[in-house]
Amino acid sequence: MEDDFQSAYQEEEDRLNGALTEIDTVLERLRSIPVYTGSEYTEQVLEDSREQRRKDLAKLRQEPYFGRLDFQGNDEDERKALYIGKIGVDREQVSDRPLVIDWRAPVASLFYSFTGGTEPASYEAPEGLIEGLVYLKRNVVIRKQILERVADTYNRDSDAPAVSDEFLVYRLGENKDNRLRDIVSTIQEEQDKIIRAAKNTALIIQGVAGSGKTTVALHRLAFLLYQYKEQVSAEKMIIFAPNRMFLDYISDVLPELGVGNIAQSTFPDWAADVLGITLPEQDTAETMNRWFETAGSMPEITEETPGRFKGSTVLMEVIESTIKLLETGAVPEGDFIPWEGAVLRRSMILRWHNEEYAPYPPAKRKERVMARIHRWIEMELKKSPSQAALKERKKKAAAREKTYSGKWPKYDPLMIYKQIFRAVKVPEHWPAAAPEIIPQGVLKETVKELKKGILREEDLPPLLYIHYLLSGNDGGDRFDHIVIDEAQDFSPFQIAVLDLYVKGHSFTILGDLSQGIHAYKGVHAWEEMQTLFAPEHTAYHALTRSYRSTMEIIEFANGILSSGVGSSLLAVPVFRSGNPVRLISYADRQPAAAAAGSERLSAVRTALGALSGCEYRTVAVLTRSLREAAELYDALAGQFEDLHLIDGSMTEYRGGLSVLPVYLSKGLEFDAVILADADSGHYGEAAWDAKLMYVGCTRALHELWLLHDGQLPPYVQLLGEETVSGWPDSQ
Ligand SMILES: Nc1ncnc2c1ncn2[C@@H]1O[C@H](COP(=O)(O)OP(=O)(O)OP(=O)(O)O)[C@@H](O)[C@H]1O
Repeated sequence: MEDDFQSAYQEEEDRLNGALTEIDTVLERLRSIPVYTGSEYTEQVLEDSREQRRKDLAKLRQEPYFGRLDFQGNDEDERKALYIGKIGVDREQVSDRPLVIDWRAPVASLFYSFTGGTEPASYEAPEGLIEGLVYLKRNVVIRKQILERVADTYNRDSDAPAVSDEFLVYRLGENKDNRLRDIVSTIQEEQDKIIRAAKNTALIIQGVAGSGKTTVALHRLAFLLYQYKEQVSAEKMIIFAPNRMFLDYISDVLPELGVGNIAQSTFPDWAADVLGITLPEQDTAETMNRWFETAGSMPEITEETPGRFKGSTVLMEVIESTIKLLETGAVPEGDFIPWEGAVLRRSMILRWHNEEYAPYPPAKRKERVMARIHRWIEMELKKSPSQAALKERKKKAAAREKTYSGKWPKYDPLMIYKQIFRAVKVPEHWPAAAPEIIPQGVLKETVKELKKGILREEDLPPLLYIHYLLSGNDGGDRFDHIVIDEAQDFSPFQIAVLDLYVKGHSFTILGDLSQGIHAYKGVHAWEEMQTLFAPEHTAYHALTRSYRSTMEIIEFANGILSSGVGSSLLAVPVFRSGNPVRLISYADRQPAAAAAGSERLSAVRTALGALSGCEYRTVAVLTRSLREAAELYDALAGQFEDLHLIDGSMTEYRGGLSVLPVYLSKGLEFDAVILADADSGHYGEAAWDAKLMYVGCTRALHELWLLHDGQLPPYVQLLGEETVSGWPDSQ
């Protein structure tokens, strides 16, 4: 066995040295070509591609590949060793296989989809299905040109056990810094299916916490850019994520995969940009406080909760009929008379509006009709008998043109939105129908807020829809693909509106209903989104394995989910064992602090000291509310280096030690998590409170400690070996 390993290592080392020499040869040749600085377009394009290649190869030299697959197609005479890396490299000499195969190439899919066994394997190639035998699947870890590790996950010629998770577990055991990383070397079969799914489908993915949703979505973008080179471009892809800090946290993955220029935004930022408005800042912080401040604070959520109602597609119909109404009565009554004696008949204006410019949306139609009227005036002016008459007529015409234009409906999305809710006066002929469809509670609250100038996130989809119906896409291009992360917090209306801005329903929509802590505005079942698309345009995938946390943490979090939420969407852990989850009462071993009434702070300080003193690089203290996070941060700041408070306004995630409210931790991960106030005073019995705690617990990779005042919520249970009570002996 040891001998086999030695010879495998030696073989890979030789191969690596050979590959590095070949890469250097290609690089030298590229560098020897003088850089083109002229103005000839074709030459410039060639130079750009050479420059990109130089950069790619220089990067690739450090870690040329990560995997090897030995495969023999049924039509081939011999088995071939294929080396798979982040970027493909062709050989300088003609050869039947590249030096490195891009991980996104069809044959590389075998590296991910083959899970062992003696049966033939196959992959989809442009020329059809290729079938054959896999002989070897090997992971090679190369860092800075040094071969660090060789691990076979399958070897047809060996008696060793078939595919194992050993290499994956080794990778998952590493500590994390302040950025999400690529997973090209360990993409799992279920993830690979999503990454390589066809472009023109609205993919909806339910994935448990830590199942790699965010990571998979980013790899999928890289795949689409490779597979559909001719049809898609990075500039026309966009990722929607919950906040700007999260965007910063994921910002390294795409460059690592050699992909740049993909737009990343939050929905409110993007919507504000399309609408040309500035959003009032108070919205996020105030909403968060409203919903997250204390245990059991969540009011009952019904279909008439403003966020749920406004997020449903019911409002779409109200909006459509309102715009229709405006459009039908748009052309003002009476003929247009720019000066006495000149008449433009209304019937003519109606013909322009209703027939000639019918294909344009209303706001554009108005623009065209008014421009046409203007041209008609200019023609008429030419018939003026004298200079004096011309001057007089010009003046009158300008004033009357303005008045006439003013009689058209105001095609202003915010104004129309206010009119629909009757927050402002509406023309007399408007039917009362619209408000009748809107529940009284929603109507009242919206009117109150609109009058105060408050716009909430749930007001944005209706506003965008009005904007779209009035003005179309503003001549802007549609996206080639849209990724929506944390999609359980999106509403069907948001998706429906985004569908107007993307080609071919090309979506990757990822989320976890168990983490639906924004249920007052998000979806409660994926069907709410699926039904927006024709069945042939949508597909559903479920990711059930969780890669982030140790088995102990996952079992513990599953316990919260099943007994606190009654959910069956439980995570299946990868076989990676760590320390038990620790439940620590503030009073435990702290008589002096207890007497002084400062045991909570003292416990958090001790826990943070203990965990940050280990080899962990990122440790987080999670509190129930932002106020509590800020207070703890103030009390601890001077005592720990590299300690940060994360509030909703941050745009950068710095890693190290963080204090943050649990609801802001969604999407992030930390080597160790201290969940402060894990007691029933902070987390009530409601499913929503349990979900919040579940989110907090599933942020931890290696270590999870829960600090409490002695009264645990009913869904926090001491499980057999996965949990222990009290401080570790060293404290
Ligand atoms: N195939 C894999 N190989 C190695 N690591 C993986 C793999 N899949 C996921 N991971 C790791 O698991 C962690 C969780 O991934 P990610 O944040 O993408 O999950 P998620 O489903 O979006 O989580 P959540 O919903 O809890 O925010 C990351 O550290 C990621 O690198």
